[in-house]
Amino acid sequence: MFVKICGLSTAETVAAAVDAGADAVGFVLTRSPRQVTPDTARRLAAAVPPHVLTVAVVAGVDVATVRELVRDTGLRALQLHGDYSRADFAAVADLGLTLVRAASYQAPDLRIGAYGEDLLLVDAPEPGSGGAWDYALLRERGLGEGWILAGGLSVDTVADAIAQSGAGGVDVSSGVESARGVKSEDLIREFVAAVRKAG
Ligand SMILES: O=C(O)c1ccccc1N[C@@H]1O[C@H](COP(=O)(O)O)[C@@H](O)[C@H]1O
Repeated sequence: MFVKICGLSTAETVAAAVDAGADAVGFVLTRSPRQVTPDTARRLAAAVPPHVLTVAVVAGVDVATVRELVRDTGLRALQLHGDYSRADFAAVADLGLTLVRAASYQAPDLRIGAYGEDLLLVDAPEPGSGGAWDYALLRERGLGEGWILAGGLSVDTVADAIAQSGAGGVDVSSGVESARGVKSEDLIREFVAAVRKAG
């Protein structure tokens, strides 16, 4: 089970995620309580071992800005939230990054690869809000295991969410915070352990 810890902004919490066994760590480069500068993302990502995927998370900016934001970070994946079109995905394909399309569970085209993405992340309508949704809704949609579940997950809910949804991975931000935008090393460790225990 793939597990990503998102919205990291300190060396200590990045280390906690890596040491706990996370498969990916995310850095939010656009407006958010977790926003970091490209320079900070580059510095934090430099300490991440190669087996852990480093992900640039962006929302609400045009493709030219996306390209500028990720340019010198060294991050290896790009997670696009919002109204990005197939043409937008095509316009970042040459960056050579793993492309993650983040979409609301209510969106049309919930099919992995529909926009040329490598991974499909299915989220609540408002990303990073900590809002949960009915995780069982997509089980009948036949998305397979190659999609990642996000939106309001926590240490207490993630095992049930995995069982209900059939997702092959999970992504968390708010649920591993002690206050909005402040990651907790303990909660990061507990979250990854809960995912591993769930299978
Ligand atoms: O975390 C943010 O602030 C954020 C900002 C802009 C785009 C995405 C963001 N986070 C992503 O939101 C989901 C779910 O987060 P949560 O666990 O419900 O807080 C996750 O994919 C984050 O990568």
